[in-house]
Amino acid sequence: MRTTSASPRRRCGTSANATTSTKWWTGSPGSAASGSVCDPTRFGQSLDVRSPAPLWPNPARSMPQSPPATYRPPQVPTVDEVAARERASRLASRSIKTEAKVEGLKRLIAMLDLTTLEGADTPGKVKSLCQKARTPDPGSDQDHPSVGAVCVYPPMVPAAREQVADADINVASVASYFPSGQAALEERVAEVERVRDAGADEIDVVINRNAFLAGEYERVHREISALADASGEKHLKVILETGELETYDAVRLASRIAMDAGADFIKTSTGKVKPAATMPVTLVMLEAIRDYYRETGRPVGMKPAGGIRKAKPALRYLVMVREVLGDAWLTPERFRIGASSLLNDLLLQLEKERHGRYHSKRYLSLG
Ligand SMILES: O=C[C@H](O)COP(=O)(O)O
Repeated sequence: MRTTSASPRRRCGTSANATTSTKWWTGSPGSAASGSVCDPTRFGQSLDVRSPAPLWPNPARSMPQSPPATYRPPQVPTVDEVAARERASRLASRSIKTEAKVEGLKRLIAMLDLTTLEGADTPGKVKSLCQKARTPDPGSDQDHPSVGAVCVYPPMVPAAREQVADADINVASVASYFPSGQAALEERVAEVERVRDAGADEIDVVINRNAFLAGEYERVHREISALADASGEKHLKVILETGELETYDAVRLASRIAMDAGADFIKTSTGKVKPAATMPVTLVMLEAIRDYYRETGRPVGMKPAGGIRKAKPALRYLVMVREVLGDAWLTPERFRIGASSLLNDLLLQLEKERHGRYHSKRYLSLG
């Protein structure tokens, strides 16, 4: 497991893989209040992330373990869909200088949840994935960071745990009947407990979209709270499956409910439903995180996932995170990208930045 000198768990600002930096791109970090796609007058003060509160222990978890008898989500700002798309598109067109690009590509490796979620997964395939996670590019003379985590199905957790035992890499498991979430709450809770006990450091659970779309927000909150309790001190990522939520307003509301229920991260998608991660949806979720942080002081992480296969769009996500939340979120403790096939392009683009061209042999050697 990835460790720090102070604790076997990761803490904010302690990662050796990523340091905060102010040389990243132009524009003031965390300045999204002026360009919010929601009503920016709701909060009077600007986001201050200079001394971020630690992500762990999660203050929401130190509250009484049983959720309030009746939960009603607070009023959340209405999302201007056109503005969200335009702003995402503006951010996507920002140019990134070479030096910042190299730094960004390296950070993206450290922030990657290297994923295999296939019916045909085997311990052997997970072993190869873990080797790739430990040494992303064995043929390179350059030092690359290891990835943030490997993400697998529950039965593969022991194999992944064994493979990364002595490495600074977390094991993430999906749970709660991923990807559909279609099972009784007790069964979903039991699965979270199983992967927790099998050695997962991070647990990615899906929300009950059926209940959410029926307007049963109290039930969605109660269920996520139960999954959060079951995950204990493990790091809980709550997947909204935004491709099924129909509107940006729904994404915004689901983000809030998940955070209120104790999510350590909110995550866009399972990768099994289209559309998966998109820039506008990610922007809406980042703004929800920003506003929640302003209101509660609790930082929540963000994980876009699904369909992110190339370095260029991945870099755009980093630009957006910095713009909305600032440098304090540019760490594996607060930002991840979930992807099964992004890593090789990150490595190839790093090589191109270093040598000014691709080496054709490298395409073949990157397994
Ligand atoms: O959580 C991660 C996703 O399942 C990965 O999706 P992907 O295979 O489209 O990269």
